[in-house]
Amino acid sequence: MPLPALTTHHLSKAYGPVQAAQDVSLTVQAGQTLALLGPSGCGKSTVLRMVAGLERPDTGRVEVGGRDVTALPPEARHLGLVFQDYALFPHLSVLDNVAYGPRMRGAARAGAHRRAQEALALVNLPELAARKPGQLSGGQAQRVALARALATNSPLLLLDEPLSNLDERLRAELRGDLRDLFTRVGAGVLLVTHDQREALALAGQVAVMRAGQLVQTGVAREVFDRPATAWVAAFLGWPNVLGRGGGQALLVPEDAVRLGEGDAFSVTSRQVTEAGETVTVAHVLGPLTLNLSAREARLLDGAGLRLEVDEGRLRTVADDRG
Ligand SMILES: Nc1ncnc2c1ncn2[C@@H]1O[C@H](COP(=O)(O)OP(=O)(O)OP(=O)(O)O)[C@@H](O)[C@H]1O
Repeated sequence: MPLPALTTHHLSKAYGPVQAAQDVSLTVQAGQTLALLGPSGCGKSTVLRMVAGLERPDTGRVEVGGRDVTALPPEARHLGLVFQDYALFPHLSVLDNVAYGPRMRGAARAGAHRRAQEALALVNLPELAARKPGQLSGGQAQRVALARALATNSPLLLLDEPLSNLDERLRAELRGDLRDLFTRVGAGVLLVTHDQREALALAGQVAVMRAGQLVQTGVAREVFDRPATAWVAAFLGWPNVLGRGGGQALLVPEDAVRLGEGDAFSVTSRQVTEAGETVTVAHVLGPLTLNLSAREARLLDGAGLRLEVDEGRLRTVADDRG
């Protein structure tokens, strides 16, 4: 087994009274993308910045490709960084921006330019090499920043909300491109996002963070399908996390509900959506929120809806929503 691209061991960091990260241990294998996911202020950027060397951990260790880099400055860590505030150099051409990493690592000009051309080809922008950053669209600049990270040939890429400044259309387009790109490049990728859809689209693994701590880590699909606690389920967008009292909650997966069969329950609220309707039903288990397609919405009968819940699909978890 090759060495992991990244391992963090028990990383902690406090800013005065705020414990921004606490005992964060995670691993990113080579060729794997891990999304660090959590609400605003939970400490995602703090972890990324400690890995990058932009922030000193109070305790803990960072290893990149098996090498302890905890005491090294950012430029000695050999990472590819795409940060929101990690702007391109405005006075350099796109090509020179992308060639900057290899140049800093001692590559001759011609070699660095060749590497930069390859990286620009990877992000589908070879024709823009001579432009200045000010002559690029937001999406193009984002791709150039990515090419600059790829050109470093680093075993580990760090991306902080890489699609956050883009509109929805570009975001969707780049999402698909990025996934292919990560697969082709074979580096480990640590990605920070607060967008669940983005995490699922880009990453094979996710680590969910809450108030400085990792609360669930694993294969992305499995974490989304089997949240460990009520808080994780609610954060991941599960519509039906029903408090049970006694510190427990019942998780009702959307596909455990069969419509048009069983008893009729009264509908307490209806809201028309783009896809159909979102309704709340007063079920014996508790109020169930259901996202109905336009076709399913036709099953609504006055103020009632017949449905059956497959009880075998329900899970009881700790209710840690507090
Ligand atoms: N330089 C700093 N000085 C003081 N407090 C800080 C500093 N940087 C971050 N914090 C605090 O540490 C906590 C974690 O912040 P961090 O930026 O890591 O969160 P985040 O999950 O990346 O948030 P977002 O998704 O909003 O970017 C927050 O409470 C934040 O206010």
